[in-house]
Amino acid sequence: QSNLAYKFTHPVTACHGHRCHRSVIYKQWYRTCPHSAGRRTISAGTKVMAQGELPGVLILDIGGTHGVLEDLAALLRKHFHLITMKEFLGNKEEMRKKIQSVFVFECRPTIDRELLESLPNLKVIGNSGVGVDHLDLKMISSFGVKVTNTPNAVADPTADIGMALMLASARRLVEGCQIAVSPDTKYFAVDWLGVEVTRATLGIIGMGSIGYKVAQRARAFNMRILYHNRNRRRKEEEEAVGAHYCAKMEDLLQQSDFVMLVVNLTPETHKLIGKKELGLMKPTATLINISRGAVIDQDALVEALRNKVIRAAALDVTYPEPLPRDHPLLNLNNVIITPHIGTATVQAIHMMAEEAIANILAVLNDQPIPSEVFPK
Ligand SMILES: O=CC(=O)O
Repeated sequence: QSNLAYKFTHPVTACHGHRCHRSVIYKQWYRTCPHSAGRRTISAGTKVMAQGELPGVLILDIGGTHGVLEDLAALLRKHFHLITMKEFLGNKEEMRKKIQSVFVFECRPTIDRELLESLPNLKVIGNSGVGVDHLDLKMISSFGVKVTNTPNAVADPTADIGMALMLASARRLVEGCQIAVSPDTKYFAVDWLGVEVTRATLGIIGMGSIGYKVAQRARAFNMRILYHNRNRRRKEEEEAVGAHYCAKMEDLLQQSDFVMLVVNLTPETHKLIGKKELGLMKPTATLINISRGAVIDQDALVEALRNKVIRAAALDVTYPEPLPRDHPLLNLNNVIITPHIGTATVQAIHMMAEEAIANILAVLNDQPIPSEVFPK
């Protein structure tokens, strides 16, 4: 038990929605949990015993020290004694004992055994972002360290990127931009035309909070929505967005004009979409990936795009990131690629940081943890 307690900024509420027993952070701009009607306050307000030193947080890979990232550092400094990796490496002995938490900015840096061994007082790793496939959860947990993530802050911006990629690929936006800057190009040929998203069938693979947000948006485009997920959503949730459950992913692949991947990367979803699955898709269909690159067998995707097994792909994620310059995916005109920008908005990175801070403070204060991630 910590002898310090820190200002707890957000009321914490527990969600009693169907199959959702997590606690969620509730703040006006967190339209977080789909089961909003079931919120119940378990502890609200402020717990302050701001005596003594602020707990040390080691921040990994916060990038530059200006603009928006400097804002983030300022946000962290309100609650923590902030120690950058550079400072840590420069003065390991002094810093070691101070550090009770690690703030991971985005999903790039990983945490190895050596770092964990060097932090005897570490209690929590607060990942800013939802995917934790870059962290070895079992190994971290063997050190008695908790891991948290930020599913609420990422849902809207990531769903927006899914829609943006779907629309851009359907209407050949990137090629259109290129044509506009070289006005001599002849383009108004039938083989240049795009396809419509409105009234098309969208298959969502992975109907967590991001998938559900995609469905909400797709409904405004009068799309027919199919989804495949480990667990079926509640009937009211399906009805609210007009989504139909496909128990078999194959059925969804065969019927969809657009297939969007929104699953977590786990051993079960690694290369979930390979040659066989691409072969089941319509030749007019588009594959969109906003989850993790390794959910697709990329070699099989290159073959499918070359041979027009599917119409196109739109990817916010690849492996590796970025792709090497000579990667075949970069030379196909029926693929668009963005550099993992699902949460790259001013608002999202602040909300992710706030959500991560609330998680870390909850652990340090022995409060219910809004979003803890457990090893399988
Ligand atoms: O990729 C982004 C995230 O995991 O939040």
